[in-house]
Amino acid sequence: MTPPQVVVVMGVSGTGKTTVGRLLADELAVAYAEADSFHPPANIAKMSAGTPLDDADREPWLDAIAAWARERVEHAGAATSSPYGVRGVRGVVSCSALKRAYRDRLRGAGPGVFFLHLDGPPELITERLGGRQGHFMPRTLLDSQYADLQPLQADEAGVVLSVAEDPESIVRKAVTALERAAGADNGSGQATG
Ligand SMILES: Nc1ncnc2c1ncn2[C@@H]1O[C@H](COP(=O)(O)OP(=O)(O)OP(=O)(O)O)[C@@H](O)[C@H]1O
Ligand SMILES: O=C(O)[C@H](O)[C@@H](O)[C@H](O)[C@H](O)CO
Repeated sequence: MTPPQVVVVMGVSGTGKTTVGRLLADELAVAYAEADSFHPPANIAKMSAGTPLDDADREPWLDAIAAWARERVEHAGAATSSPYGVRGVRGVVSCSALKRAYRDRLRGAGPGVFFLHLDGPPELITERLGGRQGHFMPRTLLDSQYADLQPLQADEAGVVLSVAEDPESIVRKAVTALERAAGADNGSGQATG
């Protein structure tokens, strides 16, 4: 199994993809990207108006993110200064990646795409979204996010992490899972956090 090279922090809106993704990228001293920066204005306008995106809206967006990920790996400089055993990681991107077909598109970036699925119950995520100010994504779209969500499967390189703890604790578990995957000898790349 290829050690993790690009980490995708996935999950429904409000699970903390941006919060955890930024912290993790800082901890690993690698590049960070927020998937929303790859949306065309039409997608942002659609969500802001309370309409869920569909597959056609998301496919070019996912391809742009995959291109970013491929660039990280293909033009990787010297190993990062990360103090952890995850020196192969070259970037972190926060992206909902709700469906397996979406993750397949992102895996097109190369063999080392590793998913951190931030998982939490709707009532907790609703509460988190209620505390967030000034973001375009309406809470009313949370149901559609769960409806589209196809949880990470056991054959997909990645780990499912509960969001019922503080961001720093989640990042520590993510680093442990990445180190395990980097040294995985069972070929599955699966870790449990
Ligand atoms: N582990 C956590 N514990 C408590 N609050 C959190 C945690 N993670 C994120 N938050 C808070 O929850 C809200 C949503 O977090 P964030 O914007 O990172 O989620 P997201 O998954 O990126 O959302 P979206 O997909 O809509 O961009 C924010 O107000 C953030 O400060
Ligand atoms: O796939 C989608 O439905 C969208 O990309 C959402 O994930 C939003 O981008 C995000 O929740 C807002 O930041």
